[in-house]
Amino acid sequence: MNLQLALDRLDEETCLHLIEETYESIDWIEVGTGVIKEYGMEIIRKIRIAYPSCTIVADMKTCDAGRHEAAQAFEAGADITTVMAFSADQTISDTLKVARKFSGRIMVDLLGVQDQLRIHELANLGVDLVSLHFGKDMQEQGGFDVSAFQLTKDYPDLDVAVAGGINEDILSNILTHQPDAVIVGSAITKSSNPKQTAIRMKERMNEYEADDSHGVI
Ligand SMILES: O=C([C@H](O)CO)[C@H](O)[C@H](O)COP(=O)(O)O
Repeated sequence: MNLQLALDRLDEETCLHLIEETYESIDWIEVGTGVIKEYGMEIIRKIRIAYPSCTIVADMKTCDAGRHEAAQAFEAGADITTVMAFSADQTISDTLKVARKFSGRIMVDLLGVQDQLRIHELANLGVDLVSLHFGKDMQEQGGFDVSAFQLTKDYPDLDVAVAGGINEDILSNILTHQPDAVIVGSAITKSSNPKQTAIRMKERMNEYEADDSHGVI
């Protein structure tokens, strides 16, 4: 199970500082959409040079011109780039093709998806990684609802990441659904001690995985 640190609404210096602080606890570094809009592909290149062996997720949130945007992210050094689930099937297929060329992966962001039919279609297109995403603005009306896992439960071959206001209080609840990646932004980046928060969250994930009393779901 991977802990993905989402770097959102931060300046470059803070992003680099937070990576340095949390590097030993996080598995995947997400360069957030707003950060990419601010600094472009350059910040992905910088992180790649500074951390040659880390997994970088470019949260491009691509919804059109998929071939071009996926290539931009991979050429800059990303290992994974995100594409919105509502994109045309052609966009999804094009990005998957580019990902194969770069030996990268596409994470399809399920923001707004409520119908399992779309999951079925995505799986048929060859998607193997999705994110259940409770959006930042939606968080003003409530917290992440674990019933979201219903959407992907019939697709055991899909790797599932989960995002949206995940913090230490709800982590245990999230873990019972055994996601492949837990995406955490503000709970770490806005913490008074990001390093310790990341350490505690990763420890909880490791403990959950090491405890084999819960079966595979
Ligand atoms: O994708 C995200 C959001 O849409 C802002 O771009 C965040 O990375 C994701 O929601 C995780 O951040 P937190 O909700 O702050 O944990």
